[in-house]
Amino acid sequence: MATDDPKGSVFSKHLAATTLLGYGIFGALQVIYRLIWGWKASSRMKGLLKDTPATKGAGHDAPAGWLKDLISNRDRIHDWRLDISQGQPVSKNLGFSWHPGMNMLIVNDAEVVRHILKDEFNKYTKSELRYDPFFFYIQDFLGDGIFVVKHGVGSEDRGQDWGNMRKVSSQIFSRKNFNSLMNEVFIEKAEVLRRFLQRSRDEQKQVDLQASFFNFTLDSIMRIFFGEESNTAVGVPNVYGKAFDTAQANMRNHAVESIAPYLLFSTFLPWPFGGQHGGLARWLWDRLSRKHRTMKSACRVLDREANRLVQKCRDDPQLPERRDLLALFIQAGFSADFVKQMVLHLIIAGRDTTACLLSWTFYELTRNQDVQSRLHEEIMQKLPPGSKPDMKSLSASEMPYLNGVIYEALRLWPPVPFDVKMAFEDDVLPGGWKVPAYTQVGYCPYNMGRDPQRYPEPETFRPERWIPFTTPSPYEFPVFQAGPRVCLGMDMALFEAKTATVELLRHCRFEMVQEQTVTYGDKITLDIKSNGKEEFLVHVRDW
Ligand code: HEM
Repeated sequence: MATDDPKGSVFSKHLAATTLLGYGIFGALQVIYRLIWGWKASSRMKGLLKDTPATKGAGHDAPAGWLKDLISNRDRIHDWRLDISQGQPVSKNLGFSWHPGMNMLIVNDAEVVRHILKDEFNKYTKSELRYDPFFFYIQDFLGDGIFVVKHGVGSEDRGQDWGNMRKVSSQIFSRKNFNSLMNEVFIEKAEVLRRFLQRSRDEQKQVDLQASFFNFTLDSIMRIFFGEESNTAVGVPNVYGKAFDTAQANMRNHAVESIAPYLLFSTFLPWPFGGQHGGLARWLWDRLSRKHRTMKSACRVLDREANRLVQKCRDDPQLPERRDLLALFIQAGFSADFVKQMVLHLIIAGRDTTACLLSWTFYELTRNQDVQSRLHEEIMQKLPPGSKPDMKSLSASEMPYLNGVIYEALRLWPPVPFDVKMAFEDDVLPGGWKVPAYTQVGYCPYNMGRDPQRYPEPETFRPERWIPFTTPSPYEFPVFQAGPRVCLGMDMALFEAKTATVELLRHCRFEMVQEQTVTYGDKITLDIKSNGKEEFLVHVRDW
């Protein structure tokens, strides 16, 4: 029987209209509030930053000017940043006025680097997610862990979590047995890579040396961290490694595409459709993105694989004798979730960075054949084929030229060329530059390594600059960051890069394949792009 209740239907329509109107007013008030708050915050910010010079370039005192410039320089982003900020200890790029996290200071000065990384360490930390769309996706990929966790006034626990993670990881890094495992693994994996390269030489095939180094660092890290055999250097696919690469690449591409939508959702859409973190609109945006879905499905593979490896390790009757990182964490009683996350963070921190260092080192060796020959001589004298390198025999005092080559590659091609912190309180930098809370402050190892005052003829690759060797101040040379959060894997990375360089060069000589236009990619880590592709092609020759 049909119910015909005109009063009820009028009432429902009235209710719906009132709800809609109420929500419309609520939404409009939210957006107005955000714009007023944003305008006030931005006026305050602009006032505090009025004496700080803008980056050098026409129209750079407003976002449209430098953004236009940035877009036309996106293929040479680090050189662009160098051009527009060189000679200025601190420069500003003011972003969209309503969004505090879009304002950035670019730092090229050692004293200022020391200030943000050490003296006022507690004020500067990883970005606030709601103000940094890119960092939001890094966390989406990695979850919490040492690489993304905040410290200082920006963190709810004042950095306790970070402190604990750091303590645990550094104990593991300093263990004697772990160091000896590294030695064994790097030598073995470098030999595998060298044999692979020799086969290419015999078959007169060109090789993508950068891909080889990414495989070498993955294979090494899989054994050191998981105790798991991986042989990507000779073409055997590795499930964890493949999922890791897929997740990382898709995260980055999706994050870049999401910056503008995020700003719109978080500003102009009312809760729950927008607002902080982009609300439902962002949720939908992510679900509709093929890149985001691919990233999430790769993350599930990573999780499944990590669960398998953790279980395998727990069930291993040899567990008490094992020395890989996973086994050391499990022996120490850490939970499976903690261990899985920690290992993932250590891989992201340590794998690509070292592969980039090796790629640029060999890029410079192929461009500077005289340097390659001189390094070969030192290697043949000190560590001829058959001898085993170790920490001591690879040290700067034993092999000064090798050390000079590696430091020169780090200077010109720092694997992390630009690193950003967010200020969580107002501050004043040395030199009197003001920093309003929530400004991004980025220091530039790429720029600092090319400062002609510090390194005459900075573009020239000259290992002799580092002989005799004095460890550079980490504030002047912040390639591994500096202060309490300095890179934990610096010794491991230098040792790994030196071991591989020695093993390859004592058997092979390298020549760049001609007609390559080499530049760098746009990842967080500085990899090589050749003719628009992420690769570096070489011929392997005999000496
Ligand atoms: C040439 C190679 C490397 C370079 C240039 C490098 C550089 C850096 C930089 C710049 C940071 C600071 C990142 C940030 O907080 O924004 C960092 C942090 C870190 N690195 Fe490295 N790294 C290298 C290799 C490694 C290796 C092999 C490991 C070992 C797994 C490692 C482990 C870490 C860890 C755990 C952190 C976080 C420290 C913390 O936040 O307390 N790194 N590294």
